[in-house]
Amino acid sequence: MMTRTSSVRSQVDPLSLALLPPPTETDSDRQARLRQEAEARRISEQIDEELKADRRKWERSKGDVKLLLLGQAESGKSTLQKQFQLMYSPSSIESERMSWRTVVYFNVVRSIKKILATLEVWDDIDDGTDSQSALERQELGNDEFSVLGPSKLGNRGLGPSASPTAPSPIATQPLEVVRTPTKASSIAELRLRLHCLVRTEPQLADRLSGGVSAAGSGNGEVFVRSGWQARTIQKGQDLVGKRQRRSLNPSSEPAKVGIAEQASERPPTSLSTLDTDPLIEEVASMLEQSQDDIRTLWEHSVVRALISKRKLKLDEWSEFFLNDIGRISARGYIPSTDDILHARIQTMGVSEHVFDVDVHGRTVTWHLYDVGGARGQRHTWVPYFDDANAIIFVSPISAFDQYLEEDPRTNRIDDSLQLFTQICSNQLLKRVHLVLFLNKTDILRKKLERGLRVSKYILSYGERPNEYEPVVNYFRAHFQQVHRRNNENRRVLYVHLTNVTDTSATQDIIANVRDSIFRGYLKSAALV
Ligand SMILES: Nc1nc2c(ncn2[C@@H]2O[C@H](COP(=O)(O)OP(=O)(O)OP(=O)(O)O)[C@@H](O)[C@H]2O)c(=O)[nH]1
Ligand SMILES: [Mg+2]
Repeated sequence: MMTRTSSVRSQVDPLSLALLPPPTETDSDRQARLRQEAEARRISEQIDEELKADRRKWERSKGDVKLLLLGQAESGKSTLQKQFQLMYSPSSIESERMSWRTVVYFNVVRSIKKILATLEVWDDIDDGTDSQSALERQELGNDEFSVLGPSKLGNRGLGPSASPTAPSPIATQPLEVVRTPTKASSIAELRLRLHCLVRTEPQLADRLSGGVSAAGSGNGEVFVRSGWQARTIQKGQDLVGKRQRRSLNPSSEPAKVGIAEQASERPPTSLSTLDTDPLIEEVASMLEQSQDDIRTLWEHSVVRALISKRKLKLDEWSEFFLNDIGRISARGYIPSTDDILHARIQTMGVSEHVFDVDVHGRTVTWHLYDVGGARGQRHTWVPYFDDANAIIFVSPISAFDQYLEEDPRTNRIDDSLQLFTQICSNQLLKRVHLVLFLNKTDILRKKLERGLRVSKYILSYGERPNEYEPVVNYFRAHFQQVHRRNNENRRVLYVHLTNVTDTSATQDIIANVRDSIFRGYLKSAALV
C-alpha cells in the first residue's frame, strides 16, 4: 500500500476521500475489507504474472534477444544498463535527465546525514569547546568500535576471511587531533544549520520509492521499480528545455525504455509534480544556501580523520557527489551524464529495457533485464531464466573489504562467488551465453594504492603481492574455477575487467559482448 507524505497528498483529493473506509467501520468490517483487498491484490498479481509470461513467450517466438544482468546489490548492474541506454537509446537518457536530480539530492542528503550520525556517535568531538580532552576520552583508536556495527565473517568461498571488526594497523594509530579553526565551523553549529536539509531525507526517499518499501536489504535502503522516471519525464523535459534553452531533437526515436506493467503500477499523477514539486525545489534551494556548510563539514579535519581511520565508511558515490558539491548545489543544476552514472538507487524486482540493436546490418530487438541484487530480491529473477539468451554476471571485485548490507556476516566477494555458483549450476541456464564482468576495477586500484590489504579480509590470499594484477588474477581464477566445476556443456565464459562508470571503455566492451552474444544467438536460432 502506498503511503505519501503530507506535502504530496492533496488535502482535498476526492479520490483519497472516496477510498477512505467509512468512519463507522467496525473491527470486523475492517478485517473483512482487508481480506477482500488482499484477495483482489492476489488475483491482480496472478493476472499480471500470466500476462508477463505470455508476453515473454510471444517475444521469444519473434526472435528477440533476452539479456539478464545479474549480480549482488551494488555490483553495477543498473549502471551497466545506463551504458546500454546511452549507447542504444540516448534520447531516453535526455528525457529522464532531470528526474535524476532527485536521486542525486537524495544521495547527497543521505551522505550528510551519515556523516553527522557518525560524528554524533563520537559525541561531536571537536565541537569547538574542549575538543582535545573529548577526543582523548573517546579513544578514537579503540578497535571495538565499528561504524557498521559488530559482525563476524563467514568462512566460505575463498576460505577463512578476517572479521570486519578485526584490529587494523591503521585503526590502532591515535587519531590526529585538530581543533576547528573557527567557531563558525564547529561541528555542533554545522549540525544545527544542516538540520533542515537532513530532515528532508525521508521525504526524498518517499518521492523516489512512491512510498513502497521492500524487504531484503536490511538497512532501510530506498528501492525503485522500473519506470520511476516516467513519472517525471515530461516535466523533466520541460525543465531541461527551459534551463538549457535548447529543444530535444523532436525527430529522435521515442525511448523504448521502461516497461508498461511496472510503470503502470502507480498512477502517473501521483508524483508528477517535479517542475513545481515544492519538496525538490526546496531541497535545491536549501542545498544552494548550505553549500559552504556542506563543504566545511566534508573538508573538516575530524571527518577526514574518521574516514582515514575507517571509522566513517561512506558509500562510494558519496565522495563523488560531495567532492563536487559546489556544482551540484548551484542554482539551475542539471545532472551530467557522469552524475547519472554515479547516482545510486536500488533496483526493486526486475526492470525491462528494450533496445533495437543493429549488428552487421541486421536489427534485432534486445530486452535487457536489470534485476534487484539484494538477497530479498533474488527470487524475482527466476521467472526470467527459462527464455534468457545471455547473462552478464556483474561482480564488484573492489568489495573484498565489504560485507552485505542485508547480512553483515557475509563478505561481498564470498557472496558473489556463491551467487555465481548458483547461476553456473542452474539447469534452466545451462545453454545461456555467459559473460562475467569483474567490475569496479577503478575502486579496487584505489583501495590497493591506499594500502588496504586483501589478505586482511580474504585470509586465503595469504602472502601474495598486494597489487592490482595479482589480486585481479586471484579473483578471476576463483570465478573461472566455479565455472569449470559447473560446466557440463563446455560453454565458454567470457570475462571482462570493467569500470562501468567509464563510458568509452564500457561501450567498447558492450560492442564486443554484443557481437559474441549475437554470434551465439544466430547459431542457436539457426538463422545462419
Ligand atoms: N567507481 C565505480 N563506481 C561504480 C562502478 N559500477 C557501479 N558503480 C557505482 O556503484 C553504485 C551501485 O551501482 P548500481 O548499478 O546501482 O548497482 P546495482 O547492481 O544495480 O544494485 P541493485 O540495484 O541494488 O542490485 C552506483 O553509485 C554506481 O555509480 C564502477 O565500475 N566504478
Ligand atoms: Mg540496480
